[in-house]
Amino acid sequence: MKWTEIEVTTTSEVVEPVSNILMDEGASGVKIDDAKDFDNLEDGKFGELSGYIKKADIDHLNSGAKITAYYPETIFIPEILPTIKQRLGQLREFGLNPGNYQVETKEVAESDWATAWKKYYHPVRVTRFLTVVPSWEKYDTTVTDEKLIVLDPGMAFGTGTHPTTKLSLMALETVVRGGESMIDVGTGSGVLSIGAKQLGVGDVRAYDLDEVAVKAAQSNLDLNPVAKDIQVAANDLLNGIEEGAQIIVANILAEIILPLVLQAWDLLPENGYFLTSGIINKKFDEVVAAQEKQGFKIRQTLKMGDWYGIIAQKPGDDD
Ligand SMILES: C[S@@+](CC[C@H](N)C(=O)[O-])C[C@H]1O[C@@H](n2cnc3c(N)ncnc32)[C@H](O)[C@@H]1O
Repeated sequence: MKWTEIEVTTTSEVVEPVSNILMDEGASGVKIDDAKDFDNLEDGKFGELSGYIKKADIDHLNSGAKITAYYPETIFIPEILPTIKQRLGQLREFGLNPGNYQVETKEVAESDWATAWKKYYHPVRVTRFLTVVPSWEKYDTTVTDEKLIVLDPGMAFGTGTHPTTKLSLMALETVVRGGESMIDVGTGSGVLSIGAKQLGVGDVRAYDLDEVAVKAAQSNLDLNPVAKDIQVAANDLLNGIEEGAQIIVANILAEIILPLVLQAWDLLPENGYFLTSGIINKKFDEVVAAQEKQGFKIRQTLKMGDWYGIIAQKPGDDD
């Protein structure tokens, strides 16, 4: 999984609104380096990590602030960059002073991403029944029947906060009745497999092309007792998979869903569900057409921002 960072150098005054703009455009997290945070820091104190602090030893800005936002490869940067710049330009209309701000785009160094997003990652109730909880936060359920997905996504995609993940969890909540078998294609952090188990799905197999994701998914399955019998392995789409399932879920880019349509058709029984997400609005018609051409019935489409999810079903005798 490749990540891109967008770095905005600006004034301390606009750290919050700039962070919000960057998150609105699909960032999975932001890192903030704000000179103001260091103004009151005194040498010789014990800091957050119980270490002895010497101001001069900490690499930080002496004036202004730098906000770095991290975007997964599902976000097409040339598409969001003009909107970000336009919204930064509008800050003055709200009486805020972003100074002579600068915007830079870079590929992410893995070590930065692995921890940076944690600041903006908190428990989030994604659906009626499912709440995603970072593994380092304590959380007590707030409503009856609320089920938790405990996660430390590390370098894998799937904090549960991205619209494409939310749409997938919503689709699962719509179709699951309990006891079904399921395959999760492109499991990332394992979030959908764990969510499915919490909704009552029976046997789950999870696959990802990326070995880093497979490892992250396994660690997350270990954090969730309900998910302990899920099988996770490296695999390219459903190549070589012969055992079918009643539900196949995939939150992957539209281009990658297209070759999956035939594979899913072959592995699903009549009335089996094919749940897809990760579909940006301009690819939606193409993905619907490919699924209908294959014979799937589109039962429901879900939309959040620029993203679509599709609940498709292999028809049975009644159709
Ligand atoms: C958008 S993320 C979804 C992660 C998680 N399922 C979620 O819903 O948040 C897509 C995942 O698909 C994986 N992937 C991409 N191409 C794949 C392929 N050909 N076969 C299997 N997995 C793939 C990526 O490594 C990534 O982890």
